[in-house]
Amino acid sequence: MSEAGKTGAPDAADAGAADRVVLRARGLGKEYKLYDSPRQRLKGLLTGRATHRSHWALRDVSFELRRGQCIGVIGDNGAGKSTLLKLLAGTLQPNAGELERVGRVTAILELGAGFHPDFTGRDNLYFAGSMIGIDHEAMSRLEASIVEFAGLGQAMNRPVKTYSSGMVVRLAFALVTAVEPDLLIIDEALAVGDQHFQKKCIERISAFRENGCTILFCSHSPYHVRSLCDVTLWLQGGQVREFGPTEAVMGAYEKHSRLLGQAEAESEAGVRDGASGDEPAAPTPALPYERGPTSAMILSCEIANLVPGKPALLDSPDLVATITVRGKDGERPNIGFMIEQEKGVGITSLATHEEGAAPVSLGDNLWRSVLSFPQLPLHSGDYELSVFLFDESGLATDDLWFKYTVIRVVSPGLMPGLVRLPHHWS
Ligand SMILES: Nc1ncnc2c1ncn2[C@@H]1O[C@H](COP(=O)(O)OP(=O)(O)OP(=O)(O)O)[C@@H](O)[C@H]1O
Repeated sequence: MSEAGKTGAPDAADAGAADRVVLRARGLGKEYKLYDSPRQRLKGLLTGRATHRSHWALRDVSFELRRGQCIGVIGDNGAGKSTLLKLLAGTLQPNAGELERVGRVTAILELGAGFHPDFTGRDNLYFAGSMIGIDHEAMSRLEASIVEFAGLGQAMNRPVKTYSSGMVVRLAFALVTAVEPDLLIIDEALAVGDQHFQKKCIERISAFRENGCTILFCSHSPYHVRSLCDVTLWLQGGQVREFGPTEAVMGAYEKHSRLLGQAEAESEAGVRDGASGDEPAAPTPALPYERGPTSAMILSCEIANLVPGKPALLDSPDLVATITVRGKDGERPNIGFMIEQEKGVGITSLATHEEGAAPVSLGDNLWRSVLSFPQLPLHSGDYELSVFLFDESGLATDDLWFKYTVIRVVSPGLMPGLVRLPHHWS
């Protein structure tokens, strides 16, 4: 593996080189050796004979990243995402292929792994900072801003072993992003922080991006991948399945996930005793978003002209949803709405920030949007509805009612299909 010298921030002469390649992976492969028992491993070591099975977590992965690009890495569990990130960060060595990296590389992987549990948060800034190339003098200058970003207050003077996992993430993120890198590698670690902190992290990442930092972002959140990434790499079974513009790759990946989900649901239905198969899917409980008396949250989503039933029947050619939310102090929220067919076949997703259609203020941090679909062009069937509450930037999700209800639509025609697309005959 070759690594070009650490250059720090790109200099002015270099600033025009927006298309400079900062990361190049060629034929990258990682093999794990699997032994049936520790004895087999020892036997292998002593005799020099192969007593292992080999498992290639990554094989023949090639791609290039240019300065300022943000790349998403997606894939099913076990696809090789973490292995790839560790190779790029240099915490693992490849067994095949070549890797070239230019400039200062910062990885937000296994956040907090570099902390000493008995040292205080403050002492750990100096201790862990020295391991990522921030010397004592530089840390004295950075300390105040790191402490402020982490927002841990007096806890900075307590040993890190007394911290919750969320507190460790705060300290670690604040530390590793204190100096702007040329290449930032981020994994799902961000999902550990609370909503408010996640938002601060996303803002910092977006600011790096605007300054030309290249970002590699591994996430299970399609929303964040779409919002942040220009290109996306889809790994499957350790190999590149697709690499290209985010929307094209995400579309293909979502289709793959739907088919996978459908196959699982069908096999479950096959083994479930007495399952009728034609019952609408039960709404999935909302994710654990913060729900305090003042936290930002969805308060209601009323669908006009619904006749109660299981599921409720839409007794109108129009679908009109009135969504009321509570936003955060001094911030105009954004609202999203999604319609899916059963089994998660997405039909449409809409969001106020995408369309410049800000919610209307009702005072006291309350906001409302009315979303209308005149002459709803859906064919007869059951449809699952979800509501999203986003922050002002539209990047962080503050609340989610995921598949919170199912409605039945009965349309006059009997033709098969999902939607009546606008059309004309001639
Ligand atoms: N230390 C290890 N020893 C042996 N096999 C490993 C090791 N680490 C990972 N693997 C295997 O390598 C493959 C890729 O793992 P990896 O953790 O990179 O996947 P991933 O895409 O990050 O998965 P997830 O989304 O579940 O985190 C998996 O089959 C995994 O079981």
